Amino acid sequence: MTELYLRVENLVSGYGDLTVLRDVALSASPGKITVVLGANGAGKTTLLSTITGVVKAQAGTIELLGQDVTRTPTHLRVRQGLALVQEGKRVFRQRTVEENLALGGRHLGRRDRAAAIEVAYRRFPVLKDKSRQKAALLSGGQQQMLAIAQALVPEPEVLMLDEPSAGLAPVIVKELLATVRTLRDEGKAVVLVEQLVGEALSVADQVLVLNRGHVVIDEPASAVTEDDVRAIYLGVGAMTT
Ligand SMILES: Nc1ncnc2c1ncn2[C@@H]1O[C@H](COP(=O)(O)OP(=O)(O)OP(=O)(O)O)[C@@H](O)[C@H]1O
Repeated sequence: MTELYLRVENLVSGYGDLTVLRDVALSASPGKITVVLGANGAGKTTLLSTITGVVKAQAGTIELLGQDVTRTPTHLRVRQGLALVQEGKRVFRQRTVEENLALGGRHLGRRDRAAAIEVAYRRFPVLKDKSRQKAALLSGGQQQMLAIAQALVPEPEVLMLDEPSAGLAPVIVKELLATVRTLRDEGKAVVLVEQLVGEALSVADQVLVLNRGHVVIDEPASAVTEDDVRAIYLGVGAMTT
């Protein structure tokens, strides 16, 4: 059996009386990119928020590295190896690049944190060049790199990215996807939520498509075409149960 870093089963989740996700399953394995697609409002962000624990699961289970974390507080899930780069550039703009990275490792000891920041600079040399600059002065693509680098400081096994390409120029999106591939090749289990269907499929190992909170496709990337996904967005694809 393939080793799973993240296993979500029968997940039901939403906000108060509003149920958004119904019976959702997702898994992520080391060295693989699981791409999550779906039209606006399909429930992609809700899925990531429930996996982190910011939104409470109403039913179902979430396992991280073999441990049931369904009722574990968010900060402990993070310590157990989960990271989320939220949609939008979640860097502290008035802090320097290095201060942002240090925040990513605030629960580490001083030495470990310093070592982790060095790893971040090796991964993203441009951040080393700008280590003392305020994050606000970075380009949009560099801010997204910083957000990813910050999430990687504790060396999570599972890295989830919510629409990292949003607002970035196509050439920067290419660079970003190359980075995501590198992280996959380092052995991270990556969960990538994207609006850019073609680009996302080009890096995917496994593809999950949500439609109104249901999983309508969960297949290896080789079995899914852009047309399959677009048909679902247009409401003519696989029927929900
Ligand atoms: N904090 C919230 N409170 C109440 N309803 C919410 C909240 N966040 C999202 N929703 C609703 O949950 C549903 C799914 O939203 P979600 O953001 O998960 O979709 P999405 O697939 O990520 O869409 P998008 O691509 O537009 O971000 C939508 O109907 C949305 O209005």
